[in-house]
Amino acid sequence: MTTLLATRAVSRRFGGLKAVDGVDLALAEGEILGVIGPNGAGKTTLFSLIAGSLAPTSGEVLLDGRRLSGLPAHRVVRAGVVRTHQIVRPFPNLTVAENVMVGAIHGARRAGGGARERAEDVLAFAGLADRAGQLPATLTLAGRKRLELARALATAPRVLLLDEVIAGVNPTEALALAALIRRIRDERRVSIVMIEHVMPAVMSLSDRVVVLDHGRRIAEGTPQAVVHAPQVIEAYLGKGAAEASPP
Ligand SMILES: Nc1ncnc2c1ncn2[C@@H]1O[C@H](COP(=O)(O)OP(=O)(O)OP(=O)(O)O)[C@@H](O)[C@H]1O
Repeated sequence: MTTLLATRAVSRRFGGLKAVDGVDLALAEGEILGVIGPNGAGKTTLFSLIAGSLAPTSGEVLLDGRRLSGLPAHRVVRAGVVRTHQIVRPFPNLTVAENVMVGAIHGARRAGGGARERAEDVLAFAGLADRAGQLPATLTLAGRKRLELARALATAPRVLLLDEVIAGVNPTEALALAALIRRIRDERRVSIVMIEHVMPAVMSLSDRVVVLDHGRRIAEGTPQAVVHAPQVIEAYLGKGAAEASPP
């Protein structure tokens, strides 16, 4: 198992608050790694540290053993690590196709080929070809989530960081988005770290799951193992819950 992306004791303080506190994480090539944890656990901050939009207070982020932390966000994208945002942020005045083109220009630079062909391919892959000429505001939430995925995928990433892509959409759309995420890994060979609150999606998609609480990694393992870990039950439900819950 080759480690593609790793964090080593990565930490970030905001004043007196340790939002991320000495977290070690390793993503293998071809893996889907789930990141879960209660609200405020530090999940999004961890993504910002990996993506270069926040600098770590200490520790480091490595891609292929080379230091990624310290690079500005656009250089991290160029290195092949791209994130999506919990609150989707398309360019509102650009069409769906133009939004994807922005990513495809980066992707063509990184991986070769033409940006337009890349954008068209990704639009079709993400099921957005028939929406190409529309503005993002005309899409449903699930459609905007697809657009967020397509924009990121168009950059030809090696690692995708997905921040709550599935949360908030209806169950049918959730299944379709989960299938799309799996195809991104299987067909596009992109390794994925996924923050997600929708447990069935985390359980079915993740090869491994890391659990954060108060900025610390409190558990790591198969989805089945972590949801039954006493410290995870306590983090979600409060102290004493682990003993009270059925086996
Ligand atoms: N820019 C910031 N300045 C100050 N505090 C911050 C900042 N960003 C995050 N925090 C704090 O750091 C902690 C971790 O926040 P973060 O958003 O990473 O958690 P999260 O696990 O992603 O939560 P959620 O599941 O609610 O999205 C929280 O206490 C939050 O208030």
